[in-house]
Amino acid sequence: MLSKGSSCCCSFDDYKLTTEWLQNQTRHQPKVAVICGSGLGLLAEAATDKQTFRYQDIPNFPVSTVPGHEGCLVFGTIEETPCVFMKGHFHLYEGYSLCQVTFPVRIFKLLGVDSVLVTNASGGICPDFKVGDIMVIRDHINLPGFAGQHPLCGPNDERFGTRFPCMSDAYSKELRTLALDVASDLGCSVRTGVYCMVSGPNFETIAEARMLLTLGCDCVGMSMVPEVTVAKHCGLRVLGLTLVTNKVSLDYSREEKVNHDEVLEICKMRAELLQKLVSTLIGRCQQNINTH
Ligand SMILES: O=P(O)(O)O[C@H]1O[C@H](CO)[C@@H](O)[C@H]1O
Ligand SMILES: Nc1nc2[nH]cnc2c(=O)[nH]1
Repeated sequence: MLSKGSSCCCSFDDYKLTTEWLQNQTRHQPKVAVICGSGLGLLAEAATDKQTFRYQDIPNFPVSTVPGHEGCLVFGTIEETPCVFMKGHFHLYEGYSLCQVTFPVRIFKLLGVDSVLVTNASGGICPDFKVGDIMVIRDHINLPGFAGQHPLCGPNDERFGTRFPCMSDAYSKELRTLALDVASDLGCSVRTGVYCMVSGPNFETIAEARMLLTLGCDCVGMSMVPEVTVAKHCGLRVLGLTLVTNKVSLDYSREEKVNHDEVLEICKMRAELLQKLVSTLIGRCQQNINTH
């Protein structure tokens, strides 16, 4: 496996080796993968019949280095749906290449997963958004991608997908509608909007935040877009949910300063609701596949 900071791609054999290792260790055959962002590992707790692997024990897997990212893969079942949860994911700012950041997504594909649910923490740019809001992601802006930091740069492996994938429908309309229905049934009001990825690790300057608002971003974070891009490239259905953990300052007179502890604190406060939303969604998501 490549070392941190390397910009080359993992080979098909690397993906195969990890997939076969997992298949030899577990009888679970997940259909849905959930990627849990900062402080959201609790989402896996709703699963039954769990089997857990630490990232450091899985061949080729990167390891989590950020507080709030536990660093383990949990297989389990939710409402009869076989699932796999990533308790913690990887970021460019940790020094990983985008190939490493997105490595698990192709493992999910090879394991037979058909839908990926990505959750994360973000800052609210849209002035209407409040701390604790949940946003169903309609679309994203890949700012590092504009600068050539893109997970699909390099030789294209047709076994995963096409050289020039369409991204205008990266987030499954069906799953977005389902998420809004489930939220409404649970009496939880959710937002819909555009997530922008920046590389981090610093939070935004006020000028940057104003620029993002002008660009049409509702929320900003440092993750998810590479995973979503690779998932869409290999034909997985994607749903993205982001938790607004702080309001991004757009005003020089605002005194509040954002920090990661505050981000984790809000995740803790909203994790139970998100867990209910995610597990109900997973149950219905599978019914939705079975009826199509
Ligand atoms: O996107 P996740 O990993 O959920 O977390 C978000 O919160 C962290 C900063 O507090 C960054 O990692 C940012 O991307
Ligand atoms: N870039 C960025 N990432 C975040 N993750 C959680 N909050 C924020 C934020 O305000 N900005």
